Amino acid sequence: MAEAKVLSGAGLRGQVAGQTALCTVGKEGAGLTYRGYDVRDLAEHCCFEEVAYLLFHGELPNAEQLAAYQARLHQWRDLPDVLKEVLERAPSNAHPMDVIRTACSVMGMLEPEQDFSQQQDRADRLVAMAPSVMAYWYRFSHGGQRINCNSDEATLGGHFLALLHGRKPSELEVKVMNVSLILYAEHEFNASTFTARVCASTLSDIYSCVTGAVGSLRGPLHGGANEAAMELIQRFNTPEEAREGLLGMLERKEKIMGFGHAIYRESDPRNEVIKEWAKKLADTVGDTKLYPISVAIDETMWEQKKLFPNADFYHASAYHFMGIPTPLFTPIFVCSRLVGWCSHVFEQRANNRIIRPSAEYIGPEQRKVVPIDQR
Ligand SMILES: CC(=O)SCCNC(=O)CCNC(=O)[C@H](O)C(C)(C)COP(=O)(O)OP(=O)(O)OC[C@H]1O[C@@H](n2cnc3c(N)ncnc32)[C@H](O)[C@@H]1OP(=O)(O)O
Ligand SMILES: O=C([O-])CC(=O)C(=O)O
Repeated sequence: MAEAKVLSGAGLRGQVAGQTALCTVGKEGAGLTYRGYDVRDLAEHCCFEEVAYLLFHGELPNAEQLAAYQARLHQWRDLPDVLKEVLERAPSNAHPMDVIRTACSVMGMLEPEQDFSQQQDRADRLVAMAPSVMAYWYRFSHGGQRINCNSDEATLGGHFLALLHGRKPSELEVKVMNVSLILYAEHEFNASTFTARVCASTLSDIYSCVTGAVGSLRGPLHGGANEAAMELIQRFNTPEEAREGLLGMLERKEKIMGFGHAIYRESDPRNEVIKEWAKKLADTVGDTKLYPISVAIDETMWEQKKLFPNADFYHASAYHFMGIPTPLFTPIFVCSRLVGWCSHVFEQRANNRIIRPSAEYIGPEQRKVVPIDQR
């Protein structure tokens, strides 16, 4: 009989791997705060740029500081010509996460971080341009259009939708994009952020930290789950079919993407927020299928496994209702989490010791090499 998988302690779970002043996750089994503010409060009252400023600088901006920060990001939305050429050469069937990872890496050559005094400029540049990268590549590879990477949208969330769809987004769409970018911005020592911190601890440059983090975020156990959740929801035609299908999947011990969490035990506080906005969007677009199917999956998971939707699950239908193609879901997560990654890189650099844990050795005893002609 196969040995049961040992979960306790595996995946570094429960071990404190460093300090942060950026964020608390699941302190009492639930709850998420950025620099002391509840994420639900931030999502209700702020735009994404306010939250980016908070994470980078420690305090919420006043109106003047926010205007200056938005103007700073505005000037950096456009892409260098060389990067546009690279994006034009990327295959149309490339995964957009490969595209954005490559774009981060290319920027490391075009506008390198020569010393750490440039870190805030480089971080803001990446945050400002990431939505343009995705929209430029998508519109060129899927319609041959070389779009203008500037828009007069005040927020990066609105800017992304304007570039992607070639039209002014509605107020509701802009609000939901801002909420989404806020919810995804930061999450303590998750896998992709930890990747960035490990890289930063070698005193590497910020582009290397971020490029590695994109690779970690891509996996379906992490950010890739929002795409996988969409694929799951679209498999079914009715809530009843979804329930039946889920029961079969659970019996076959399949993983249901968009459910469960490494830290939260009761619920993911981001879920209640994005679920509410997904419902508003469903009502606005007249959806009678995807949202009810999502709810049926949600209810079945709780009833059968006591597993709750994480941040990714209702993001799937929310993005879909805004006409965003599924492969762009995880890259939007990148556009937001860039802020968290870069904030952690700064924090690591400010009090650094190279991250180098030890391993428990479980290989063969020491032995002698047998010369090759005797093996
Ligand atoms: C924004 C984000 O990155 S949120 C996370 C997004 N990821 C997903 O939605 C992927 C689906 N979920 C999962 O795979 C997991 O719940 C993770 C990766 C998020 C957390 O993993 P862990 O910390 O190991 O979870 P936990 O200890 O609670 O679960 C252990 C067992 O519960 C069960 N379980 C947990 N989540 C699920 C799920 N979504 N579907 C089915 N069973 C599950 C499994 O039996 C799992 O053991 P296994 O990994 O050997 O199959
Ligand atoms: O914290 C985690 O393990 C995953 C997560 O929810 C996130 O990164 O937003």
